[in-house]
Amino acid sequence: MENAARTAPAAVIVAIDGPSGTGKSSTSRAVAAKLGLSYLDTGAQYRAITWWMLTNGVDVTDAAAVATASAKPVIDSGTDPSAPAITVDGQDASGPIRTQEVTSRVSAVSAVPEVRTRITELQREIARAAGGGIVVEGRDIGTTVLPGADLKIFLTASAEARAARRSGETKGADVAATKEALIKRDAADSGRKTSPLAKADDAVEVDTTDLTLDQVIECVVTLVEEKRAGK
Ligand SMILES: Nc1ncnc2c1ncn2[C@@H]1O[C@H](COP(=O)(O)OP(=O)(O)O)[C@@H](O)[C@H]1O
Ligand SMILES: Nc1ccn([C@H]2C[C@H](O)[C@@H](COP(=O)(O)OP(=O)(O)O)O2)c(=O)n1
Repeated sequence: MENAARTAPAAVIVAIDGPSGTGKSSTSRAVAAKLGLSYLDTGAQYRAITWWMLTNGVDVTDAAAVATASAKPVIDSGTDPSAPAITVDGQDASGPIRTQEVTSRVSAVSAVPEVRTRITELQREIARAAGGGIVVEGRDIGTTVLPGADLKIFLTASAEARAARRSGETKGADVAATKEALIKRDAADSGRKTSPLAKADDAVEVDTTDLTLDQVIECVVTLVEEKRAGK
């Protein structure tokens, strides 16, 4: 027993924030898988609530209507980094939440304070329940959701690199239009009143513009291991 206590790695909470296309999801999933941690994609939760609003006839430009409806959908997130999953009212939402329509509406819905309160509670519950530690990625994890996280990382990259990465995911995508849409979404996410996209004062900033994904993963794994070793 004494031995197990000495050798078992401490549960660690890692917050990874940053704008779209900086590599949050890919990095977080890989780091969690390598280190045996749980994983939570909080952007997927905001996308899921947005998708529910759109499919249930809620006018997403009407903040009061969004606030009133915000308690209704039942959102369930998986935390296995090798099989990310999300359901809304029991229905698999992993495909529909990635559509262009959801992407273009998600910033408006996620700016509504009642939506943030609801989703933040869900996120804290999931982090509390993850006994072995968790990597949580989003926009306000280090500043608002889990300000006591053991390690906070803020990923950045140039708008050009981010647009090139995002367009690489879609055949025939227009890089200039993708870049414009990214910049618009960053501005909305950084400019909202309630818990905007921001770097926590104690976060480690990693500029991924000239790094490969493997280099970013290695860098974050090293930071987590150092934290666990008490360095
Ligand atoms: N350092 C990197 N270099 C090149 N491509 C990357 C890098 N990091 C991520 N990508 C790719 O960029 C795209 C967006 O990455 P993703 O992890 O979804 O970013 P985010 O979650 O920050 O929006 C994915 O196709 C991913 O494979
Ligand atoms: N913690 C979070 C995570 C995402 N959001 C909002 C703002 C983002 O534009 C959307 C979508 O986030 P997501 O991480 O899926 O976006 P990308 O895949 O990086 O483009 O959700 C948020 O407000 N707070």
